[in-house]
Amino acid sequence: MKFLFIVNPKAGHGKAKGLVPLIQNICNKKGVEFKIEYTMAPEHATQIAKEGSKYFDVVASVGGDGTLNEVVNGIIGSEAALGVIPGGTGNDFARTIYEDSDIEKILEYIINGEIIRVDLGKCNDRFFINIGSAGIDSEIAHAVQRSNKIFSGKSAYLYGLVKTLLKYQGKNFNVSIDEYSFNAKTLLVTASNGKYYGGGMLPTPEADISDGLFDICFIENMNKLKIPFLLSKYIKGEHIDLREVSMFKGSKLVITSDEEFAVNIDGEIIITDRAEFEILKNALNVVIPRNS
Ligand SMILES: Nc1ncnc2c1ncn2[C@@H]1O[C@H](COP(=O)(O)OP(=O)(O)OP(=O)(O)O)[C@@H](O)[C@H]1O
Repeated sequence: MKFLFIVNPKAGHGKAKGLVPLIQNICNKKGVEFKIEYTMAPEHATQIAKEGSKYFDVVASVGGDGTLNEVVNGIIGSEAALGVIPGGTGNDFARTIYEDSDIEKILEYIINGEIIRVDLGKCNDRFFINIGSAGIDSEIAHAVQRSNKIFSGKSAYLYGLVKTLLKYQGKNFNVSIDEYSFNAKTLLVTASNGKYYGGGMLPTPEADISDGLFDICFIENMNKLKIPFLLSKYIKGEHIDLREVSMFKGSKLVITSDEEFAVNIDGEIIITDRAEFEILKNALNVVIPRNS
């Protein structure tokens, strides 16, 4: 087996880059053939992964969810298996597949692990492995991205968060889940393959990456004063019995609106008035820990 490690030197404020000596040590100790490549700019990981998937059996992302998404978009359609090494700040997909966050153990899993086929999500023309969503969470992420151009770090985050919370009135969405469709003022809706997003929040605790279905969490708009209570539950995956929350499973989710809205696809924001999410069953090989 030949391994390619794609390292984003910016991910996790340098955390991913810091893992390189450990990767080299473990690979040398195990006597496996490997190569390390660094990303030079956004989207570069997709290019490296696409080329690498022709020659390597395992193409591993060493970074956060953004790097992972780029690697997935590069290896899709090939036989190469994805390896996931959490080196970002959030690492939400890694939480779904590993019980352990010990990087040495994760590297051993990748070298000795089992390869299974997992589902992927597609939103319009973009593939994702973890979660797509629209509503207040995506509007906040979009506002933070824009305010990053004015402020930096935490102030950008707080500015984006507060501005969106004050302004948010609920989105008038038409939501179709397979054959079922409804109009609703929406707080948020997710199309989940993985369980976690946003740095460990648990919108869809029952999501399964190989059941051929999205877990869909729909939350209708609510009084703003209730949002902190909802959030305290949502973080832990304890929101599913609340009155405003409906959980579904489905293979297709279409969200349309008269106005453009933000869609978050594995942390990347697109702006559209129609988001078509589709599950692609068994679309990708992934290395997972043996016997899990
Ligand atoms: N050399 C580079 N210089 C600047 N940005 C890069 C470079 N290589 C990759 N990127 C970009 O860095 C972004 C952030 O990467 P990533 O999401 O993996 O890390 P993170 O934000 O620290 O972690 P997480 O998403 O898990 O919170 C990605 O969108 C990627 O396109």
